[in-house]
Amino acid sequence: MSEEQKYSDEDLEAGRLMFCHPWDFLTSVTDMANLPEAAGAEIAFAGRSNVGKSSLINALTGRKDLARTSATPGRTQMLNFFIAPETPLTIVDMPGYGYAQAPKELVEAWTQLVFSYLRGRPNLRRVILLIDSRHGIKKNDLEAMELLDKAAVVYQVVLTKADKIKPPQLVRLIEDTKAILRKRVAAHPEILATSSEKNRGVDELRAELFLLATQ
Ligand SMILES: Nc1nc2c(ncn2[C@@H]2O[C@H](COP(=O)(O)OP(=O)(O)OP(=O)(O)O)[C@@H](O)[C@H]2O)c(=O)[nH]1
Ligand SMILES: [Mg+2]
Repeated sequence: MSEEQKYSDEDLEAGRLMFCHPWDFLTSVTDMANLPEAAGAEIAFAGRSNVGKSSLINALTGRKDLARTSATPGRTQMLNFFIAPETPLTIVDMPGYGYAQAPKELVEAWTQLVFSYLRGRPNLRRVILLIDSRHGIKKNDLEAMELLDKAAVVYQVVLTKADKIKPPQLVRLIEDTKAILRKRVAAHPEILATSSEKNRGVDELRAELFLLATQ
């Protein structure tokens, strides 16, 4: 019945274990020259401002204040790197896009930094593209997909704030989103629905990240 991806108990357990380690902030960068050394597998989280990127990273790592969250959109303006000892994975919190009040120069700097990072990062395995369940895919999400298709980086849609909509709406949203993704070059076909607030889909995303980091 559900359109969401399923994982084996072993993968769910391995995913949980990977996030039992003490996750910590490594560095923030605003330009390519200061990127940390490319080691292990990197997964970047992208999405519109306020979509819940930082909240989801906190939910995954079980650390409430690891990535800063805020009710004010446009808070994360840099690439923020998170690591944990004995794990092959680095998580990157990308600056949110589509923030209406952002000055033009900031938007240009964002696009340039993000595109250079997407094109030039050898260990970037996938971008997790977060979409707010209440809004679905918007024009600027399609623009972000365009950028990702051009950069030839595989991206996977993860719905956030699933607690905010009713189950039948969520089923329809998943179907509609999959139809859009089928037309995209670099899109991963599977979708995950999550809620950082209700801890929904978090173990499944941990399993997915485990599989990506160890494949
Ligand atoms: N109901 C609900 N609210 C959420 C959820 N995740 C995040 N939020 C709220 O959404 C707002 C934005 O969350 P953030 O995690 O700061 O979003 P962000 O994508 O990191 O935002 P920027 O860094 O500004 O791009 C906050 O008020 C969160 O409390 C969720 O799963 N459910
Ligand atoms: Mg943020």
